[in-house]
Amino acid sequence: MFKKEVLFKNKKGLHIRAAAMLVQKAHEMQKELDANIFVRNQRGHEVPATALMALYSLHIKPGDKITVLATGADAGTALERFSRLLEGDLTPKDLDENDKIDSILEENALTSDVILDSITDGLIVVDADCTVTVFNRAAEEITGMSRALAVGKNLNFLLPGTGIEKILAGGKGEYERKKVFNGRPVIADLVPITIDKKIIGGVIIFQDISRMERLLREMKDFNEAVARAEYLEEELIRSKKLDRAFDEIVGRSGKLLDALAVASKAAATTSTVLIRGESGTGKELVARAIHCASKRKDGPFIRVNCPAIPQTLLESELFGHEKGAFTGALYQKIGKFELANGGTIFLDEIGEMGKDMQTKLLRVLQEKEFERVGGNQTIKVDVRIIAATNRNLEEMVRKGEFREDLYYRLNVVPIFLPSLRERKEDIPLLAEHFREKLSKALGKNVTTITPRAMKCMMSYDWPGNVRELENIIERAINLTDDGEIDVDDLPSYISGQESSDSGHLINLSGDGEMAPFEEYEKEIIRKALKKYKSFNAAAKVLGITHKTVAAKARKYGLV
Ligand SMILES: Nc1ncnc2c1ncn2[C@@H]1O[C@H](COP(=O)(O)OP(=O)(O)OP(=O)(O)O)[C@@H](O)[C@H]1O
Repeated sequence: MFKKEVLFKNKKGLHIRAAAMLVQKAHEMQKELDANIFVRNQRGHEVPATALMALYSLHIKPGDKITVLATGADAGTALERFSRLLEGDLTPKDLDENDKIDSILEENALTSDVILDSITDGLIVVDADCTVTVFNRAAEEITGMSRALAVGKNLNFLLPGTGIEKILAGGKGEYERKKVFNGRPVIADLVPITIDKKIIGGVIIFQDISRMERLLREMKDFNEAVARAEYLEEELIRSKKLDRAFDEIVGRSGKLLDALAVASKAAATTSTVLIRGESGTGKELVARAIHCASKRKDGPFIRVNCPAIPQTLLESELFGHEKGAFTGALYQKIGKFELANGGTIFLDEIGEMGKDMQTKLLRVLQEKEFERVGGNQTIKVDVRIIAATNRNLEEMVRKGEFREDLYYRLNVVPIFLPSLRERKEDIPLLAEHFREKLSKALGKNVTTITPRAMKCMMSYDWPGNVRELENIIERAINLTDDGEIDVDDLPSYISGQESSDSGHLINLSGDGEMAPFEEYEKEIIRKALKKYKSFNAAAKVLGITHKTVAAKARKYGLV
């Protein structure tokens, strides 16, 4: 490495044309002498002699001592020649030299334009007066303004709100500031350009963030949608977390859990509930659970089985009567509504209630008050009403058999309990539940239900629903003597096996043991309907009215 100190004499300092001339000469010498030349200013900044902007930015002034350095094959000659050049007046000798300087400058300008335009960030350069000197292609795209329009204009008029004037005045840069340029959101760095601590201009480098903002907005929408979905899922799980009062209700099928979720929610309110479902699906069980899960749990739960009470007595049963209100009314009687005060009244099989009573019930629902039969004192009660039916109330309303206004008053929270054949997956759970519960209650140690027996139960349709299943398990526990329930312990219509005494009604249980009366009754009605096809024909043979046949058939879920 060769090194030499020279005195820079050019009166105008190292201006851009002088620098271009040095660059052009350095190129020639390097080529000819196979060397590399460098220039170092007084402050120790060293740059290649062929880099125009770098050389220019050394800001060499007249009288500055500068160092020339050279390496390569003929570094000594290169050093000597270049040093002499620097000490000279740096003016072009002829037109040819002038042309070469021009082309260096043009080439350099073109190169910087190409570089600036290939940057994807917007770039605006202003001078100390805030006049735009550079406006690259990305700046054109982001601001929607053309370079031709921008260059030479004051940036504060062109793009108000950039904040560049503060930078020009204060000299401190600002970084990653969110701004709006001509309606477009951008993130901008504002940097002053200083030479010898003097601000000679400023640069704004900025990126369009409208796409990012849109993505963020979409993300936010998406996140909100996810949050909403999570919330709903949580709600669903929460709603399926039932009060302990529902523990007694066995079953995991979706349909049952959905019904219980509604019931559980209804328990938290005082709304009237209407439980729908075939006979034996657990309507009373659910009504009790709603009561027990409600704030009224310490109050009474009063059940009224509407069809079991003759219609003539139902009014006094519900509302009570005064002494002497009718023949046989020897004492004052408190009705079920009064008894249920502060608690819940469960009106089972409401579809069987006569129209007169429906009207009276409607008044209680509307006004929460009534009079005892034969009395004139108005009694106010605070009673929550839960009604249940296995009848098609809508059809009854259409036929004029059930008051429409009462229907709407009752149907505030409808709960539909599925039949057992709609939730067959619950049969094993229920069967095991009843085996355990009933064998304990009956003092028998029945520990298993054989897979064969379970299979038979799974294939049966259970018209009498859970109640029928419960009865069948009870019966089987009574029949078995080896601690397990097998197909032989099931009735033949479930096991598919003809019992040895088939044809003899009394031997339903197959071993001469008697069964509960209702089972005989159900079997008789089932057989009669199967054989005679109509209520009338069956009733004639059985010697009872067709109404009774119809009522029993409904009771046992045979229609
Ligand atoms: N999911 C269940 N889990 C456990 N036991 C049940 C279930 N469903 C019903 N039961 C039992 O089945 C029997 C019949 O239930 P419940 O009396 O509540 O039915 P229901 O629908 O009110 O019948 P009906 O319409 O004939 O009055 C009861 O012994 C009840 O305990």
